[in-house]
Amino acid sequence: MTGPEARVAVVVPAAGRGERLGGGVPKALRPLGGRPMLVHAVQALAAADLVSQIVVAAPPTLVEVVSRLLGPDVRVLAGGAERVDSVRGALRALDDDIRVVLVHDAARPLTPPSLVDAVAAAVLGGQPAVIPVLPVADTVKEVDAQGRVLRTPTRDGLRAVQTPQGFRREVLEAAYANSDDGPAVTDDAGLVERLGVPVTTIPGAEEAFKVTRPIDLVFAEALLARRPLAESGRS
Ligand SMILES: Nc1ccn([C@@H]2O[C@H](COP(=O)(O)OP(=O)(O)OP(=O)(O)O)[C@@H](O)[C@H]2O)c(=O)n1
Ligand SMILES: C[C@](O)(CO)[C@H](O)COP(=O)(O)O
Repeated sequence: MTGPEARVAVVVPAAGRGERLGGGVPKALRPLGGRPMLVHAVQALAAADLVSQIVVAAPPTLVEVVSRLLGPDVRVLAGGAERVDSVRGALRALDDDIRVVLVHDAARPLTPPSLVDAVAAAVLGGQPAVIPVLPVADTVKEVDAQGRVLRTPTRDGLRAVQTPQGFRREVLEAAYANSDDGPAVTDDAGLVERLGVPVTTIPGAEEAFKVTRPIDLVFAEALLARRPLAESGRS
């Protein structure tokens, strides 16, 4: 059962290599405003009112380093080869009494705590699965392997999906128990959809964008520099 009093945890996949970003450092540890991206992400989660546990999946060789960086209140374990493996492992480290689980990319360091609380509140309010989305700004084409356009889906029904994505714990665990079946999916809600469980959307936040390519880091630095000192973590 979920209800307003249920405990909420966030699983943070942070074990990616960041190949598209480059730079020779695992992406979660790449500095942003002088501190690792992961630290920004975890601070935003810790600032959310509804979050009571945070579990981080770190690059396997850096578990101790990340653990020292994040302090004793955050559980850190080794991530896996793919994002799904990192999330699956972290789910096993949740406290027994956690009823709602959010999954949040370390690569979205400027996500506002208000978005974290909005996702958690929607699940606590009774939705089994909730994802933040934004309208798609560009026209999207489906193309073949040669780059020839196959079709142009109407944009009205398309949304770009962010994290945190929130779930009732039993729903996410069932989805991950099934995660080897069927084609690969790129987000957690994709696994839940396979179960036939309804997934609800709520408005996302522009600042919750994912740092994927070098230009995203330029945007993130610029946005961070505009934040008031108290919010930015700089002192
Ligand atoms: N084996 C993996 C791969 C990804 N992630 C995490 O999943 C999130 C979203 O992934 P993405 O932005 O694709 O990160 P990378 O996999 O690091 O990027 P790339 O594909 O460019 O290597 C990131 O916080 C990343 O650290 C993870 O925990 N374990
Ligand atoms: C989960 C995600 O951030 C939702 O947009 C995204 O799908 C992660 O994708 P990636 O392939 O790991 O970049």
